[in-house]
Amino acid sequence: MDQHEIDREQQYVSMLYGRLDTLSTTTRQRLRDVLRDKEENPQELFERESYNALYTERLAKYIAAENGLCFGRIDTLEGDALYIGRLGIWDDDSDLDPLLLDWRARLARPFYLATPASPDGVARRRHIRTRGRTVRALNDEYLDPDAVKHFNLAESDIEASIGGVAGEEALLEAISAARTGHMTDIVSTIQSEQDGIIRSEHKGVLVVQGGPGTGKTAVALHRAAFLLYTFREQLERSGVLIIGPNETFLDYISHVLPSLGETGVVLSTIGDLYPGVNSHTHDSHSTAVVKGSLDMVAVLKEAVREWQTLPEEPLKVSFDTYTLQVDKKLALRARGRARSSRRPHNKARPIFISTCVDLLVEQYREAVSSGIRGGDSLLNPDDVSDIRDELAADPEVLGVLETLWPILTPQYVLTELFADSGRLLPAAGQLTPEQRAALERPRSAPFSDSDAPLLDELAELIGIENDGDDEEAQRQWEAKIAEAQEALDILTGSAPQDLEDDLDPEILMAYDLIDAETLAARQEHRQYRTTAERAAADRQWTYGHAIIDEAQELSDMAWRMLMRRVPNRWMTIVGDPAQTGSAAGSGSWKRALEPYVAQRWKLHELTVNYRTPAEIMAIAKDVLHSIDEDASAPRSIRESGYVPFAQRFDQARLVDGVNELVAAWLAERESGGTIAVLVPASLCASLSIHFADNAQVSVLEIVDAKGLEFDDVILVEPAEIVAESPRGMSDVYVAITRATQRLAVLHCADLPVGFESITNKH
Ligand SMILES: Nc1ncnc2c1ncn2[C@@H]1O[C@H](COP(=O)(O)OP(=O)(O)OP(=O)(O)O)[C@@H](O)[C@H]1O
Repeated sequence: MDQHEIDREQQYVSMLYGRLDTLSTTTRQRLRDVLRDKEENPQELFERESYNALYTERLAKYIAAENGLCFGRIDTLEGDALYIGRLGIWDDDSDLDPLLLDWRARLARPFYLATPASPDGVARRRHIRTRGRTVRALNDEYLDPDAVKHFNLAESDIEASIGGVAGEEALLEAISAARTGHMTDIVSTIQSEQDGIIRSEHKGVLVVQGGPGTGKTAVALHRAAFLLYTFREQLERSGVLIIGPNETFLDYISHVLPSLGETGVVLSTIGDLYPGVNSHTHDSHSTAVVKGSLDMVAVLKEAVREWQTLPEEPLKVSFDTYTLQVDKKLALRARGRARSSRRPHNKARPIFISTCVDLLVEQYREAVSSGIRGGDSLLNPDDVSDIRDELAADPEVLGVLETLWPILTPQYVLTELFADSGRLLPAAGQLTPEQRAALERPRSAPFSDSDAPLLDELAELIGIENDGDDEEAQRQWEAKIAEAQEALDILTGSAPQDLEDDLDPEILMAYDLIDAETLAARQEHRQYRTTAERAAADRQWTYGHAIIDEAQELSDMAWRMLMRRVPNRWMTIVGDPAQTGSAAGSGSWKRALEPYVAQRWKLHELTVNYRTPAEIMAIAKDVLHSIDEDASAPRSIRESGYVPFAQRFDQARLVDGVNELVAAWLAERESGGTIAVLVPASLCASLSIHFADNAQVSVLEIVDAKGLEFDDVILVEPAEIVAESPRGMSDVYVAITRATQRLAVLHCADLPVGFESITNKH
């Protein structure tokens, strides 16, 4: 590339960084001023908080944009040049001329979509590759055959760069780079099939399906950033939920959205979605299958009803000088009334208690009047009312009624259900003895990840609120909105005067574009917690959008819990049925989704594998076909030059073999890079200790390697992985497709089917 051209782009890029610095400095200064302000009344507090939020968010975006601020340029057929980058920067003198277009803006789209066959008004696409603030390379693609006259080029130059070859250079560089252990954004090299999904404005369920390495996770995260940009007001308030398969995966993807300037999302596993209970252990396959089945809905319903009991023998309570009785008939009437209210258990309890008390008052009246003619008239309505109040507050009465309709918590009900066969048998009568046995466990056992959907189901059946009294929370919230509205009215009234004092239109925006509810929410958000923090702590929080990654793993019960969190059903669901490892996985999108959205979901498929080199995919394809003859594996877009191999060891030598190979591969790497040793569960602990101190090496079971990638993968004893799980071959497929460079299979037992073509090393 012509150095002169690089210098010209350097000038432009330096100018953009100069603008970014000015924006950061001004925002920092404003933030400092706002924080120094002493608010004296609610109006000033609201004003301060709204500016505080505004400037803090802006500053975070400017900081995030530092790396790779500008990465592209398109020259239109009309001769205009548009620069594309991580955020929009506008000309100081003209709001209409963008110096830099946010990659999510509509105008930036041709950068990702234009092809020679469909140039979309673009004559040239240029990838600007920078390191720090320095431009180090330019890659041009000419999309218009008349480029000669547009750009004054030799015909041969154009031929060499027509058809997207130059764009592939940037892509190849990105996908061949050594991995750091954290996913990076792909904003400068999004491919057109991915762009269509990222920018889809479909407001229902979008399923993104594709083989390993096709960029499903990357696309889902960029879609979150796009939606937050396009539907900011709506999503900022309600939040975006991202579900991943495990903690390691969430950590792996956690840097992508902040690098795109977006932070307001909740990242969670299914196990963590029930607040306050960390359900991180995994159940055995057979237990997970039973817990994930929709049969559990009826089991849990019955388990709660089993706590609504009738006394075998009448329960006696002394009141005044009389003995009253809570017998089966009385309890049955009260229980019938409480149940027919159709309220959840804890919410129906007051009806049960109040009906029991009414019936006890009746008994008392009868006792008082028995034997006395006209005895009834001994009690006037005020007396009856007093007696009712006294009975309702009587500890003995309440103690007796508590045994018949206790206050429950989901944790308690689930623990008792699984620990007490006397509870499990009547509640789970429709399950087979084997299924019931799979559910049994001691009281001391921790909750597992497949318990979270059950706890959530129980919370619905029991009627658990988050913050105590709902009505009180609602009342406080309305008061807060009213206060915010008052503050806004005052601010808006004083706007013209403020404008004269300070001619900055951005300052006006803060209260021109905000409504009272948002202001109240921001106020709460600043004073207490962020939207994401509040959402994560609130079981009943409903999100504006949810992204479910590795969704093929979700059980029917997990889907049920998720759907409660997203009542508007605006979701991006990402997965690959061929990689399903969980025996409890729903099995098909249709089966998982139709109960909630019928046929109203759209499927998009991704077909190109950006991770796994062709040499490894050749083996992965055979493994995939051993699972499903008709399945199609994604096409790799590069070769690594490394031939995957298998090496057989005696049992006693296997661990040494792994150690030696890791040492050899680490020695070959000059800097950085990651190695995964993927193992059967039975070997995980014993192998982990060998690499505990080496951050470059991870020893993982397959369930914990889901969605991750590493430069090199050593797969240990695949036959054992197959034996450990009903979907063991899918686990093997997942394992070998984690590598971006090298794959070795070390084993003692015979290799499973699918590895016939691998090179054997002796
Ligand atoms: N357009 C792109 N430009 C650069 N890198 C890309 C692009 N698309 C995907 N990648 C990279 O390819 C790798 C695989 O992507 P990703 O993890 O999103 O795939 P996946 O489909 O979720 O895989 P799996 O199903 O195996 O978990 C990542 O390193 C990602 O950054």
